[in-house]
Amino acid sequence: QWGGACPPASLLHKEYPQRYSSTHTSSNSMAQSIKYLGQEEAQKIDQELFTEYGFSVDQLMELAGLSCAHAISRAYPLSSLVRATPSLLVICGPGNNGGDGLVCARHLKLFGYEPSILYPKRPNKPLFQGLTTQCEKMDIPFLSEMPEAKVIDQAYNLVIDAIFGFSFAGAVREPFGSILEVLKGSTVPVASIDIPSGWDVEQGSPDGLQPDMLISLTAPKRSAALFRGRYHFLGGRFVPRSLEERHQLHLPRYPGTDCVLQL
Ligand SMILES: NC(=O)C1=CN([C@@H]2O[C@H](COP(=O)(O)OP(=O)(O)OC[C@H]3O[C@@H](n4cnc5c(N)ncnc54)[C@H](O)[C@@H]3O)[C@@H](O)[C@H]2O)[C@H](O)CC1
Ligand SMILES: [K+]
Repeated sequence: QWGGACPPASLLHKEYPQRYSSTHTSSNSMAQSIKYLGQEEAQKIDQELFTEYGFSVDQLMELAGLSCAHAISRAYPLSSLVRATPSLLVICGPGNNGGDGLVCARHLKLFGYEPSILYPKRPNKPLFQGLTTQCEKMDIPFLSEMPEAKVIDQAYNLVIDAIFGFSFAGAVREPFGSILEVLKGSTVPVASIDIPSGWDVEQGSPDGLQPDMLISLTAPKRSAALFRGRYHFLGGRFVPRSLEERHQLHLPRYPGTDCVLQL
C-alpha cells in the first residue's frame, strides 16, 4: 500500500525515456513527484474548481475532452491506423466522464477520424443534450446497441472508454457490466478517459479492463499506478497555480502551449 504521492518506481513505466519521469529535474532544482489522487480528493478539487474558482462544467469538460482528442491523435495518428477507414468507437457513460467522451468524439471528427458513439444512458440535462446534438449535427453516428466483440475487432481501430470516471463506486450495474465484458473479449486497443472503467478509483481491478492508453485528467488517480498499457498521458491543463499548490499536486510543466503531456 502507498498513499498520496507518486507510486513506487517498480509501478512506473520505463519504456519511453523521453517522457516525464517521477524524478525529473526542473531548471535548477529537483521537482517533486506528481501526486496520485484518492477519490475524495479528486472530487474535492473538481468541486473547488466550480465553486471557488468560478469555472463551469461545460468549460472544463470542453478542455478535458479536447485534451483527450489531442492525446489520442498523438498515440494513434491517422497514418498508424490498421483499418481502411479511421473508425473509432466511443462509449459514453451516464456522468461527466461520458460528457468528456462526447467532446472528445467531436474533436476527433474534426481531426479526421470517423467516430461512432454508443450512449445508452443519457442524462436529461441541457449540457448533455447539447453535446449530443453537436455530435449528431457533425454526422457522428449513434449506435443503438453494443456490437459483439468480433464485430468491434473487424470494424474499429480503437475503442474510447468514457464510461466511468472518478465517481464510480461499487459493482458495475447494467447495461455497463455487459458492455465491459464485451470490451474485455475484444482485441481492439482501448483508450480510457481518466479511469479504466470498472476499476476502483484507488485500488484498480486485476481482472478488469486492461486499456492500452490512459488519459489522466487534472492529476492521475491512485489506480493509475496499476496501469500497464503503452501510453499514459496527462490532460486537463486548467488547474490554477494556487489550487495546485493547495493540494500539493506537483504537476509537471506542460511543454509550450501543449494541452497534453506523456507521463
Ligand atoms: N476536474 C476534472 O478533472 C474534471 C473532470 N471531468 C470528468 O468528470 C468525471 C467525473 O464525473 P462524475 O459525473 O462525477 O462521475 P462519473 O462520470 O465517474 O460517473 C458518475 C455516473 O456513473 C454512475 N455510476 C457510479 N457507479 C456506478 C456503478 N457501479 N454502476 C453503474 N453506474 C455507476 C453514477 O450513478 C453517475 O451517473 C471525471 O472522471 C472526468 O472524466 C469533467 O468533465 C471536467 C472536470
Ligand atoms: K473511463
